[in-house]
Amino acid sequence: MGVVLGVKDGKVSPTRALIGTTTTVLVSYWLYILLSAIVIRAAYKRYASPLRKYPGPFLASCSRLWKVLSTASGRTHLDHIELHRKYGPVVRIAPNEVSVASPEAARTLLSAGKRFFKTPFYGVFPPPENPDIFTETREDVHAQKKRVANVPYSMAAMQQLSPFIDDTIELLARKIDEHIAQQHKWVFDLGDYLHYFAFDVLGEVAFSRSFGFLEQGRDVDNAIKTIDKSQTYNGIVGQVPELDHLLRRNPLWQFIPWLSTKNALITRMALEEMGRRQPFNKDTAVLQTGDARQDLMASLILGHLKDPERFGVGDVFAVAHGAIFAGSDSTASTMQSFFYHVLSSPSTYQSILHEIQSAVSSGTIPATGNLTWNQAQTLPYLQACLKEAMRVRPAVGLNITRLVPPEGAELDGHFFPGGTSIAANGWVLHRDKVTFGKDADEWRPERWLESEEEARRMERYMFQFGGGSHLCIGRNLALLEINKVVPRLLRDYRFELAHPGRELKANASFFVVQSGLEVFVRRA
Ligand code: HEM
Repeated sequence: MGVVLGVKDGKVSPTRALIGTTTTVLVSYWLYILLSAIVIRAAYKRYASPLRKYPGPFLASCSRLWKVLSTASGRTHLDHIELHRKYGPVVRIAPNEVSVASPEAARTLLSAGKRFFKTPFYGVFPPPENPDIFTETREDVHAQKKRVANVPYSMAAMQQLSPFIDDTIELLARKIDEHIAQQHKWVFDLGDYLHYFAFDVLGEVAFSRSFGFLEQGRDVDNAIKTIDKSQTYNGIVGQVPELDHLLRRNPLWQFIPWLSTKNALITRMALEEMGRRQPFNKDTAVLQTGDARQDLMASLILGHLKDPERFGVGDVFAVAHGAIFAGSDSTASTMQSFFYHVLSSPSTYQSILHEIQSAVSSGTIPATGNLTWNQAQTLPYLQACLKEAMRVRPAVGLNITRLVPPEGAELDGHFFPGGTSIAANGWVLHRDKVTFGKDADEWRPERWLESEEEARRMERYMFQFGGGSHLCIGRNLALLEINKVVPRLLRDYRFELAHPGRELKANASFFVVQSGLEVFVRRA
């Protein structure tokens, strides 16, 4: 005789009755149950955490949604300034994350050897299968790769690449001259042209090839837009990195062509150059670059040939390709901020022109053609303006975030348990009044010239290039090209903002991508 499960002598067993009742309750009240679970989880995150004592937006204390929304707004750098003004030096910006405003805390956070490692945020930046120097979160692997990649980025190596930069400056000057010759009263988008310039320099430096942005005076193949879209994705999804597995790392993603960067101009060119120089050996690496100038890819191939175990073929591609992503918007944004502030302040513009004209008269800098790095260093006011631009509008707008080592750590008098994420935002750090003075919110390049000792002290708390073992690898290149192009433009042209008083449009994806730097231009 068969026994129906849970039914004995015609009676329903208590277990079965319980299952039945539970199912009925779950089905009838699933929405309430779900909402209660969310509320209980959020309350747990908010109150059970050792970070509960730190103030911040309510939403941030119980969910990462605040970070996602702030990043998606493109104004997270400004949000962080407001947050710290409202809540103080340590603000809770996610259940397990605080943002610190103190430059001293940021110095410790970024110091090499303090074992604050990169968070999974960086793992979202492509390519996940072969991380580059920026995206590699394993510190030991990162150190190995950086040892090889550092060589071609030294200032001495960069100076060798000066001819590439000089050619690109000539092209930019030709384009401005063409504009002046055609319709000098028309508005010239200096911001766009500086953007094209930064990209073309990187094409030349990395692959000995120009991307053609300056030549064509436009974003060829929407390459810049594609990069910016990809960075927007990285910035937002990086706040909840697990989501990347459902999105870009999902095999279905490749079927959404407008989201993929695989066919982007820059990636295509990098792949072509890799192909052209394979199989790798000393001759194919350097000689095929045309005039035997050793570009970045050639140096990386030579690094790979010396130590193929530690620096594989994939690393050559990842580092050369990553340089375009890391070095273009960042350098362009820095130059745009510089011109925006200089042209917005008549006294600054007058002083800088006076310095340049005096340097030409005294023969310290040439009256025509390009300047060298050393010549640009003889212009203290220009250097002060550059530092001030990187202080008030650093090119990285998102937080630089690190994990507290397992044993926990103290930062600026606060103890944080192991695994806590600590965020530092350059826009906040560079407005610290104790470090930069009561007028830290203002543009005042003179602050860098008042006392050498003070300037050295402030310099220690500048984070525009990050710090420690993750200090920007491309800073020498960026500074070299900026120091060459900026004084040349100021010497040879006179600019006037087309919309004085109008703010630049700024969208922080990882870098602060800016637009709206429109000027009237004439020859000096
Ligand atoms: C003015 C221009 C630039 C600015 C403001 C800038 C800023 C930064 C910052 C703040 C970091 C640290 C990010 C972090 O730790 O999360 C960084 C890292 C990096 N930058 Fe730059 N950068 C610039 C130009 C460049 C250029 C031209 C290149 C390459 C050609 C480059 C390549 C890199 C790489 C590979 C890293 C990762 C370094 C590491 O983690 O060891 N950057 N940059």
